[in-house]
Amino acid sequence: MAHFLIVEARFYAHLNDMLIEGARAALEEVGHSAEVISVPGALEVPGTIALAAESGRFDGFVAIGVVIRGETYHFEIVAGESARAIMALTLDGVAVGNGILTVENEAQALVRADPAQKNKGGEAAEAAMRLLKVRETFGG
Ligand SMILES: Nc1c(NC[C@H](O)[C@H](O)[C@H](O)CO)[nH]c(=O)[nH]c1=O
Ligand SMILES: CC(=O)[C@@H](O)COP(=O)(O)O
Repeated sequence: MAHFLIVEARFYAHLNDMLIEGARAALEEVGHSAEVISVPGALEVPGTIALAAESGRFDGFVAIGVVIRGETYHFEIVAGESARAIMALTLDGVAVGNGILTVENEAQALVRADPAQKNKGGEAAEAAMRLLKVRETFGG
């Protein structure tokens, strides 16, 4: 069974807790194990995954966080750059599922974070597990 690292940007704690619950449940349902590390914001998530991947301790990763649009261009930077860097890790063969929500308001985030509704944490964990299988299929 595989060992995953859930890397969470602890910017909106109550929403993250739901996303992590969904991710953990999806991983543990099939017998995988997971640990969680917290970083301040979404911009810190990809670098943390890159360092953890180098350690060789983890088979896959789930990126968790919530980015809610504010008044300035900062939203585009945080949402776009975190996704871009996570995609770069994926292209390097790291099995990462992106569960960082990028939303207009908290109501949108709640529906997506709730494991009983859109369950985006669980969805990201499923993506990470699938990428791990793909890597096992093709090597790397
Ligand atoms: N505004 C949000 C942030 N911003 C913080 C950055 O991610 C970063 O921690 C800071 O710029 C220091 O490098 N992060 C989120 O996860 N969500 C937001 O809505
Ligand atoms: C990610 C954001 O846009 C937000 O948290 C920052 O808000 P603001 O643009 O109002 O500073």
